[in-house]
Amino acid sequence: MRHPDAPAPGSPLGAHYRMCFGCGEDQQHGLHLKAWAGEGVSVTARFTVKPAHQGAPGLAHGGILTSALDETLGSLNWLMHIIAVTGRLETDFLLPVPVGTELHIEAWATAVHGRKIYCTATGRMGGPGGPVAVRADALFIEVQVEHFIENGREEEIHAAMEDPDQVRRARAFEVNP
Ligand SMILES: CCCCCCCC(=O)SCCNC(=O)CCNC(=O)[C@H](O)C(C)(C)COP(=O)(O)OP(=O)(O)OC[C@H]1O[C@@H](n2cnc3c(N)ncnc32)[C@H](O)[C@@H]1OP(=O)(O)O
Repeated sequence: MRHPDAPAPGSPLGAHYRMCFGCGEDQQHGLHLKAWAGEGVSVTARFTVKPAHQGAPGLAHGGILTSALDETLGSLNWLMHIIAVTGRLETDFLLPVPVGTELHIEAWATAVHGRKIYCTATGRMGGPGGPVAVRADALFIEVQVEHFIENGREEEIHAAMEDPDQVRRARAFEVNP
């Protein structure tokens, strides 16, 4: 269920953590993926494949494409106001994706059962109506904030918790502000 306080459809979601490999603006090695809330429990995202993301010459590394799908799927939890982590992620690679491609990703939740959130995503090349190059099915598992606090390296946990921005502090762990 979409949470009543979820951002309105069309709103940019912004980075949930500035050092996140998927969306963090201060993560120089990251994907710098941008995501927007969709209708219901759905999200759209965009990510441009850069030279640093190559696997074969001129082509995106499959793991990078999976990361972009994982990041977008993870954003669905923000719309439900649930803290969850990826338990399982299965990716189909349908087309090779050249460097320079803008990948248009759409992700949506399909079912929730207990702590398990089932979701799916597609990545299209060049535009929202472009050919599907990758798709993934995932299972996220709801966790408590302790999952991060007890397992993350202490220096990053402290830095995130000391962030004076309340929303940024909460979203670093995807906890409702
Ligand atoms: C905006 C945010 C963007 C973030 C995007 C990126 C998201 C990520 O990449 S998160 C990082 C990657 N993921 C992780 O590090 C998770 C590591 N794994 C773990 O910590 C644990 O295995 C965890 C928390 C997932 C599950 O452990 P635990 O809490 O003990 O749950 P557990 O009781 O074993 O399982 C709960 C249910 O999920 C099921 N389940 C757990 N893992 C899996 C799995 N891999 N496959 C299938 N089912 C699973 C169990 O069968 C169980 O089902 P049921 O309730 O029907 O019996």
